[in-house]
Amino acid sequence: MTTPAIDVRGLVKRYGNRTVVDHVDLAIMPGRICGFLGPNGSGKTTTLRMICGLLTPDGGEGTCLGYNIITERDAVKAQAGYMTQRFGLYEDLTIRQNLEFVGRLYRLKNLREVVDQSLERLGLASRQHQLTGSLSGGWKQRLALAACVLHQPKLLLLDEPTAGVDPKARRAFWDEIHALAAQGITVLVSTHYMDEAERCHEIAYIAYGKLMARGTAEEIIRDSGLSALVAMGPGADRLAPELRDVPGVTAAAAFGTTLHVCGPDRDALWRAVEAFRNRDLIWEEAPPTLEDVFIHLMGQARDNMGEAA
Ligand SMILES: Nc1ncnc2c1ncn2[C@@H]1O[C@H](COP(=O)(O)OP(=O)(O)OP(=O)(O)O)[C@@H](O)[C@H]1O
Repeated sequence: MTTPAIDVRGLVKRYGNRTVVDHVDLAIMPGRICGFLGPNGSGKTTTLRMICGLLTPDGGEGTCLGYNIITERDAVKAQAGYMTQRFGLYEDLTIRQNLEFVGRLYRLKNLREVVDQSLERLGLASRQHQLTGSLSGGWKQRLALAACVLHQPKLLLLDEPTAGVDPKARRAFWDEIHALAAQGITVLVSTHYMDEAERCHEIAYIAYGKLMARGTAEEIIRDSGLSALVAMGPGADRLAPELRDVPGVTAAAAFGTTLHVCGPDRDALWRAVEAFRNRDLIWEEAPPTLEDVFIHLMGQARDNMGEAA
């Protein structure tokens, strides 16, 4: 049987009396792309940093690429690529100089050749002497990814790599991630974008430090047990604020001119919208979206926190 590329159990990180990562288990098989989702401040970056050996956990154990994440951190760091949330390359160096700089940090042999190949793959060979700061946001992120894979890591940990990048550039970035995974590289990538979550082989959802859901997008939707209704008709999209506070509704949001409402109990959901059905609207059942499920899970995590307090 193949060994997981990441296999951690019970990871804990505390800052003062706050537990920001709370007994997180995560196993990812080689070559898989796992999306890491969750609200701001839920512990994604902290978890990524513990997995790649940059941060010592306060509890838990496990391996990354077969190395112990606590006692063999240098080996993990040498074989993993970590792309930080903020652009980490030098804006006042050229594209080539940045790649060479990273290559030297990893003491790469055949540096010139490796950088040439990377520039070719990126499609930036003709612009290699351009200052990095002059690149668009999308190109900067693709360059950062190229720098991350220069030492041929077996695992990539990417922290919101496409934040603020336009859809076309995000698509190019994701095509590259899939190409890397097809070569056997494992990817754990944090994101807030639902379309990106759907491009992952599997998803881990964390809220307030706790892992709330794990599996493929379909599995997560199915396991949520949520029901959803869609309302169509004049003014449907404007009902969201009124419906959000009705018992039985966990989320209500406008999607274009339609309204999307969901809750954990199908009958309670129909009862919740009853008062809104005498208007000129058509209500239909629909499968919940991944976003519906995440909003629901976030609410659940908050409720659990309230009970624990
Ligand atoms: N060095 C630190 N000292 C104190 N608190 C910290 C430290 N690093 C992170 N935190 C806190 O830990 C929590 C988790 O942060 P983390 O950056 O892991 O979340 P995240 O899920 O990556 O968030 P985002 O989606 O906003 O990037 C946050 O409340 C953050 O303020």
